[in-house]
Amino acid sequence: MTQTPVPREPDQNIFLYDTMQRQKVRFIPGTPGRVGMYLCGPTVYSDAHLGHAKKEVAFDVVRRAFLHFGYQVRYVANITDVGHLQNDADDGEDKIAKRAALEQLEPMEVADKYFWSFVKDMDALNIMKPSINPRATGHITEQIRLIEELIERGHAYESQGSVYFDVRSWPEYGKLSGRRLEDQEEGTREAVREEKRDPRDFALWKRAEAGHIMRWDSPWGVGFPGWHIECSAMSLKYLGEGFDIHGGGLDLQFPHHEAEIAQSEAAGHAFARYWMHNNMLTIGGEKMSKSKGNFTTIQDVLSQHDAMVVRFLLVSSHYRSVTEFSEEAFESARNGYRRLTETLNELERRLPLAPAGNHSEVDAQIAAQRLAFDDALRDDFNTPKAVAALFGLTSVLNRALGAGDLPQGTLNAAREAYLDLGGSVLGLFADSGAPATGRDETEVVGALMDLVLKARQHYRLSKQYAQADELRDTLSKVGVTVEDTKDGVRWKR
Ligand SMILES: Nc1ncnc2c1ncn2[C@@H]1O[C@H](COP(=O)(O)OP(=O)(O)OP(=O)(O)O)[C@@H](O)[C@H]1O
Ligand SMILES: [Zn+2]
Repeated sequence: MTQTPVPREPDQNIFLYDTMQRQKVRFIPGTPGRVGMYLCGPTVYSDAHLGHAKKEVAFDVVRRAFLHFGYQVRYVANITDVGHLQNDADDGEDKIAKRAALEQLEPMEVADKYFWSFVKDMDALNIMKPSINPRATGHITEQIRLIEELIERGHAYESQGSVYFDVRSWPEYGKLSGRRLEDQEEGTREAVREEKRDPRDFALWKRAEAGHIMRWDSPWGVGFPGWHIECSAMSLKYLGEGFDIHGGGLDLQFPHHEAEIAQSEAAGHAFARYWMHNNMLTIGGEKMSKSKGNFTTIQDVLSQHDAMVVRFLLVSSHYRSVTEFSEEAFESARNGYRRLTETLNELERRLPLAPAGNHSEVDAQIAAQRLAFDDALRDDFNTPKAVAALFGLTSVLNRALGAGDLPQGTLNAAREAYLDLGGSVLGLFADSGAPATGRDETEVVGALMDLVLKARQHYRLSKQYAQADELRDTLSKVGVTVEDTKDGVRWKR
């Protein structure tokens, strides 16, 4: 029987690493008991890759942890469907428009196609849906208004139909990334530089050239918004002045987040009070990225691996650590995840038959692992330590289950600890609360393996050894080993 969780007082002892203050600090919400979070989402011009999954899972766990600790969370994650130009710079082609030309689609068709693909990936990875999922093209008015405020205050200027932020008018520009103005690159092409007062000024609004499809009327003529302004406009609109947490990947600190802060504060708005950045998922030591082409899409990964194993892999490293993508990492995630689910399955198998009562010693050990789990999360959402507590719980239970029958009260407490911590907080058991590698899949795999081994036996008997070996090698590539023993053929995953 599942008990309804007792509502808890919001926990006051949550510490997070604030990129702006460069240290771990106690989290104090702007409004008691509530958390407002904004996360920079994807630019929807291609399928999401595993790097995006790392970021989404990281912040999904932060959100789930706040819920666990008794907070209400408003989670705003945007979708960039205009204004993100090649090389993240402020000239060049719009990433979405470029893709539209390539696929012979309307830009909005491209954005929708990849938006829905993103939603499907996020659902598979058991990421909670954002409270609000605003799109840049739906907030052009708000962006224009913010640009007007900046011009009125003397921090932005119009030049030939485009509007730029005047970085020299805002000495704090650079405070998040620690870059001093004089060290910043002067990246832009000559023609655009001539429009700017300073080459480091960044675009708030761009004049649309003749062939540019995505265009809107504005006080400065027909054009489109710069990439950074959407996040300022939408986060302030939905979370309000001085909202709690702004998140995103480390790679966005400069220029994107730096620009967001400057343009919001220079317009007179209090911006995010805490900044959280996830580190990168790498491949061969390099950031996995769409534009570099070194990516594996989430769909590809999910065709090879159980979604919950992928999620387990991602939560097993800390959000501020690099996660290197490799087959070995999947292998060990698969094993680790199986250890958890096997014990949970065993608990569920024994529950209906168990005698009433409690085993106080095991109850105390379960409670201790729960505390360790919570402590880990309070310490900057330390998921590897939280996972270690789940393994601690697993060891306690395996020992106790091995020693004999456990009473129902204790089995229930253990099951609830798994579903609460592993399920609700780390999101590892999909929303049904049932482990993803439950009995059904085991039955299907068992039946398929019987078939494959029969075929292998047939090849061997008819001396078609190459085919028999090929079957075995293919199985070993997906982590299934086949052994010939004196009692017959055995296989294991
Ligand atoms: N390899 C990665 N690891 C972790 N987070 C990532 C990774 N790649 C992108 N992100 C994060 O995902 C969000 C969306 O990024 P974006 O759409 O720019 O992806 P990208 O692959 O870097 O694309 P591009 O190469 O076109 O810049 C950002 O917050 C970014 O930090
Ligand atoms: Zn953003």
